[in-house]
Formats: sequence, C-alpha cells, structure tokens
Amino acid sequence: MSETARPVLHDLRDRLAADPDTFARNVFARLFGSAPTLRDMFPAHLSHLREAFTDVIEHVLDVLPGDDGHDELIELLAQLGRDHRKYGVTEEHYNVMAQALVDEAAAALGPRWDRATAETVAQAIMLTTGVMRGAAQSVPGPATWRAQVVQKFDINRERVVVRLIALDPMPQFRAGQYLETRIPQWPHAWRNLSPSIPPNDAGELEFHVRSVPGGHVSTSIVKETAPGDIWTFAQAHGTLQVEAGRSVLMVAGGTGLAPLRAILLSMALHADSAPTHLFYGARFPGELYELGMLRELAAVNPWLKVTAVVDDSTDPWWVEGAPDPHQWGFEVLRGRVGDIVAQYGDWTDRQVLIAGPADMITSTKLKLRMAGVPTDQMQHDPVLD
Ligand SMILES: NC(=O)C1=CN([C@@H]2O[C@H](COP(=O)(O)OP(=O)(O)OC[C@H]3O[C@@H](n4cnc5c(N)ncnc54)[C@H](O)[C@@H]3O)[C@@H](O)[C@H]2O)C=CC1
Repeated sequence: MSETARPVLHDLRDRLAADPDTFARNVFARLFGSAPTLRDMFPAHLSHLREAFTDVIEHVLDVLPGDDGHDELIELLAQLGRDHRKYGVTEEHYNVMAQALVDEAAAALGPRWDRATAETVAQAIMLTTGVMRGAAQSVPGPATWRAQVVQKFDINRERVVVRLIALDPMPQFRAGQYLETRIPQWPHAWRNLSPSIPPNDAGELEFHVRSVPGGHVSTSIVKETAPGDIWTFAQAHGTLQVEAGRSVLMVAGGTGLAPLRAILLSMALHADSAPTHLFYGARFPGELYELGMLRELAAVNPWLKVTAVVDDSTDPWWVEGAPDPHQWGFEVLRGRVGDIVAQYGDWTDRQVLIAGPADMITSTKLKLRMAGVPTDQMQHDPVLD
C-alpha cells in the first residue's frame, strides 16, 4: 500500500476502536438493509459475531498499511474465507459486505472522506474480501457434509455418547482433530466437537458430550438429540498429533478425553507405538466412565499405561451407583489432574498432549512448565471457553 494509506487506515482503525460495537451494528444494519435475506444466515444474537468482526477489521487496518505481518494476515483472512463457506456465502454477499464496510467507513471518517481516502479504504476492503473469496473458491469439495445419529446413550445425567453414520463422503481429517458441527435444534450455531474415534471408511463418528452450564447446544445434545437427527459438519481443525518414535504423555480432563481416545485408538492400529502414559482426570470416581474401555485397550497394547485421577475420593449422592473405578486395576490418585501429573515423574523428554476444560489445560501447562517441560513440547486445542 502507498505511504499515504497508513494515516488514513490507522485513523479509521482508531475511530473504530473507540466504539467498535456501534461500527459493527451500523455495518450489519447496512448489510441487512441492502440484502434482507442475509439476516437468515446469521444467529439470533449477534454480539459475539460483532466482536469477532470488529477484531478482524481492526487487525486488517492495523497490519495492512504496515511493513510486517502481511503473510500471517493473508493466512488469517484465507482461513476466514474457508470458514465462511459453511454459511453459504456467495460472491454477491462479499460485494454487499464490501459496500456496507465502505459506506460505514465513509460515515466514520466524516469530513476526512474525499476521493483519495475513499480509494484507499476501498482498496483495503477489496483486498480483504478478495483474499477471503479466493481462499473459499480454492477449497475442493462441498462446504459441508452430513451424518445421521444412529445411537445415543447416557453416561450419566449430564453426559452422553452420540454415534452417527456419515450420509455424504467424509472429508479427510486426522484422529485428534475437531469438527465444526451444527445440530438441527440450533440451525445457526456451529460448535467444535472432537470425535472420540478415528475417522474410518465406514463413516462412523462418535462424540462424548457434557451439557455445559449455559451451553444451549451441548444441553440440546444431551437432552434432545435422538436417532434419526441429521448433523451437519464443515471443516476439521486442530493440530493434536503424536510424532512417531517419541514417548508420549497425555493428560485428559473429563470429556476432554475424546480426542486423546481417538489418537490412542489410531495408535493401537500400529504395532510399534511409543510408550504412552495417559492421566485421566475426573471430579469423582464415578465419573471415570471410560476406564473400562481403557482397560481393554491397555490389555492388548503394552505401550499404554493409564493413571486415573479424581478431585474427590467419594462420589456425591447424584453420582452414586456408578462402577467403582478400582475394579479396572489402574491406580486411582487424588488431586487435580494437572498437579498430580506434574509431581508424578520426569516428563521433560515427552511429547505432551492435553485436552479438557480450558482452566484445566491452562493450569496443567503451567504445572508442567514449572516441572521443566518446555512449552513447545506441549500441544492442546485452542483454549476457547
Ligand atoms: N479438544 C479438547 O481439548 C476438548 C475439550 N473438551 C472440554 O473438556 C471439558 C470437559 O468437561 P468435564 O467433562 O465437565 O470436565 P470436569 O469439569 O469434570 O473436569 C475434569 C477434570 O478437569 C479438572 N479440572 C476441572 N476444572 C479445573 C480447573 N479449573 N483447574 C484445574 N483442573 C480442572 C478436574 O480436576 C478433573 O480432573 C469441556 O469444557 C469441554 O469443552 C471436550 C472435548 C475435547
């Protein structure tokens, strides 16, 4: 961009940053004003979206006229373009959005808006939407694919297992990745769910879901999902994976076990998997619902060792009746899973994979770092909640 672009775009960035919500509200009002049918593509509540939207625009206005960070910006926009395929965004939608942005930028810049300013802003916006559009067009195959629920059963009152069979060809993804998922009860909401089994030719999928307090989608899955429901999937994300030939430490919290379980099942397909120690944490003994399955896996895969960890050693009344975890023959320790794992041994040469609640990931990382494990040896999915 030309030297004169920087002050214009940075001025716009500062005006936007002063009141991002109004900027976003106005852009969306312009967008829905010129193409009312677009409103149906968006969720009922737009506050999160407005926030994410202004974050991106601010970032573009910050980086684009500068000297650094262009490659990362292009990659970010390309990823956004690929992400937007699942909403059914078309060429025309990009044009309408670009016009709404230009018009709102004109309003925000007020008396500063002249021909040169308009050209600079339009160029920045065209570049942004152009990268998104180009990336979306370059992805082969359809934007979404479907699978049908064939079985659902309760693990306990707030956790379920859901099994599905793909109705469309399943795109390639790796064990340990998570999938953008939409359920029929919430047609505008996409959530990331980690399959608990590796992708396979039969198109089988399995998810372990806990109804998160205040989580509409997870609560609907636990309470309302039924065989016959059709779920829609879009892209696979996530970088959790095991590098062959190096010992592994896995730390799972609750249903965070799912992606690690999928990786363990795919490791079990190879005869020479590296020594792997899984720490499986739950709040109560009765919530260690996967120990039976892990017992079977460890019995035929001598490279796998499992340690169970519970916050409390006795079950509260609402968990009572669950099987005693000691029957599976694994050690069951008491404490926070991150604390226990860090005190347990020397993990400095291990590749470490962590999955579970956001706070558990953060605290486990911290404890392991304090125990000498380099951060770049630890993997986890983005900590979002
Ligand atoms: N790819 C991933 O990382 C995945 C993450 N999840 C997430 O895992 C979570 C599972 O929830 P639940 O089964 O209810 O787990 P939970 O609340 O029952 O906790 C399980 C374990 O995490 C530890 N933990 C919980 N909160 C902690 C904190 N603040 N600090 C330190 N340790 C803590 C507990 O001590 C226990 O060992 C959900 O938030 C879900 O979104 C689920 C699937 C995949």
